[in-house]
Amino acid sequence: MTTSTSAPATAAPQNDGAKKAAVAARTRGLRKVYGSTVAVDRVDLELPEGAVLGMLGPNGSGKTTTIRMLLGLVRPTQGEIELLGKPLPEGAEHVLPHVGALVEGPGFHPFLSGRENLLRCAAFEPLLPSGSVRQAVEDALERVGLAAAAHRRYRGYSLGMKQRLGLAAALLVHRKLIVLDEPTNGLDPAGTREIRRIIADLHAAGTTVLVSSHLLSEVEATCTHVCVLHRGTVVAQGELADLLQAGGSALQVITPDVEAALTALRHAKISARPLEEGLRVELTGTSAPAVVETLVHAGVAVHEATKWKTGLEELFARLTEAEESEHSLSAVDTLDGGNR
Ligand SMILES: Nc1ncnc2c1ncn2[C@@H]1O[C@H](COP(=O)(O)OP(=O)(O)OP(=O)(O)O)[C@@H](O)[C@H]1O
Repeated sequence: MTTSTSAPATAAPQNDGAKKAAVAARTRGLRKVYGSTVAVDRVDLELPEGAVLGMLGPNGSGKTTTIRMLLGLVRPTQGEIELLGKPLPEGAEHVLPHVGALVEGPGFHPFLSGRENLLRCAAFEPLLPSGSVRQAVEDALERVGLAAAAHRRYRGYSLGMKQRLGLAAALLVHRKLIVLDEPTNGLDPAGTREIRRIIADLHAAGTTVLVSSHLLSEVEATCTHVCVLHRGTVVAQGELADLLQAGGSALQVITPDVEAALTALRHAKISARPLEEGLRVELTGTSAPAVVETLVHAGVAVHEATKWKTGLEELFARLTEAEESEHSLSAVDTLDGGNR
């Protein structure tokens, strides 16, 4: 298990060779300061090979800055980066052709068509033999659903189409790592589903994917791993399933006798709180059968008892609430797209 729920103040040295080989990207003590703004601080990111890692965080939490540093677009103030086994910036020339990226504001030419823009990008791909350029462009356009609009000028594209073209550029050649910064920005639900499918295809083909998102539901549906950033630091990272598991387990009990149930559980030293419907009972140091038995013994009618599944939204709220409750609530609202 690779889960950690707090950012260590100092980087733990990693001299385990076997572990190193299985990591597509790793940062140690990464820090970026812009004037008086600390955009990123003490970030120790681990991106296992073959993982789909969702980088989550509210606006301004440092996602884009971290991604830009990983791609060699921004120089860190401090810290180390290893990308596909090579240190940055020294190894950039060697590893970056194996990395496809969709980051904010790809530099496409407004007066050229989508296809012409992509042909220009393809011409600069060191891994693409010149005889394969046209086919690679058509394949990439097809893959992102832009083939029918490929003849149109870029400046007339919607935000979603621009995103798709950026993604097509990232997919021009087979990459070891694909980095997508907010890939569903500006996309309608169908476009969002397409991105989800493309990520799933990449994952199935063994490509490592790093994707940043505001959308907890998106990350929960597509990612194997999660890294949560808050105010520039990592507050949790690891396998999604492990993080959710570590979030603790609980029981939702539906009963018409909520007050009596809470009293009985308090006497049994079992932690519980009322919900809109029924109550939530923490299963720390107790079990579901023990809770039900306690309630039944106390004469409480138990209509239903269901294991509570910790969702990413709840986990995120808990991680950030610890620091500042008001701030974390607005953060969850932002992340969830107001979908609570
Ligand atoms: N070029 C820059 N100059 C000055 N400050 C910057 C620059 N880039 C980022 N910042 C600041 O660094 C912090 C982190 O920004 P960043 O864009 O990395 O966050 P983010 O999590 O990607 O946010 P969002 O979700 O809004 O894109 C913010 O306070 C931002 O204002």
